[in-house]
Amino acid sequence: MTQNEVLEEFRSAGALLEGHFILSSGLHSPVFLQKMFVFQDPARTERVCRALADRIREKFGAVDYVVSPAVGGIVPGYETARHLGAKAIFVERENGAFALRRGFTIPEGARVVMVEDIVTTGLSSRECLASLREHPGTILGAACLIDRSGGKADLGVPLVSLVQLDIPAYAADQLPPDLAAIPAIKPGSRDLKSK
Ligand SMILES: O=P(O)(O)OC[C@H]1O[C@H](OP(=O)(O)OP(=O)(O)O)[C@H](O)[C@@H]1O
Ligand SMILES: O=C(O)c1cc(=O)[nH]c(=O)[nH]1
Ligand SMILES: [Mg+2]
Repeated sequence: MTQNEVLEEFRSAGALLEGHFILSSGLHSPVFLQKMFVFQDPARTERVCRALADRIREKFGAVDYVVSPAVGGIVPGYETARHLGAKAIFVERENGAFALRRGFTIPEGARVVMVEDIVTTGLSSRECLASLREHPGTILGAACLIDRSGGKADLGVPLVSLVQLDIPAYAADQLPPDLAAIPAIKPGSRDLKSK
């Protein structure tokens, strides 16, 4: 799939949102990719994740385990693993930090790739990779559907993506006036509190 074809999947799913968004990193942006609008359609998810699996195979060769950070990474991780013939597991937040829970294990010598949905600053990916380093397995690298850092995010391992975009994001005290005028919403799950 070309970058435009992947972006068209997001566009036609209604996943390219404009407004004022607080991102996982705490940065603010006028653009948000609501990947769940893509993932609610299994056929669409299959198309983009098959393409991601092809990219992963070209770059890293055979893969035994795909590991993804919850929540956003779970669906694309599973579907990409299906095309790779790999297992799909995920890390989730335990007292704020990513950890493998539910009895998930990675065997010694397993070839592991981390699959994310979206990379903005790379913070979530780095946190996920750090948690994996406490487990057996060889981390080959990382993959995501959309790298919105314009290639600037440094994960400390090679990253392959289907689309690279350079989307503006601002610190809370450096908002352009037109963005500051719109009420902000935070769509992601980091720091989500339950009652
Ligand atoms: O590269 P970063 O700056 O870390 O931003 C990207 C991360 O933000 C989103 O997750 P979020 O924490 O918003 O929660 P979600 O996975 O539940 O959507 C997305 O799924 C990535 O994990
Ligand atoms: O940085 C994020 O939190 C983020 C950006 C984006 O476009 N989509 C998303 O789900 N998360
Ligand atoms: Mg996420």
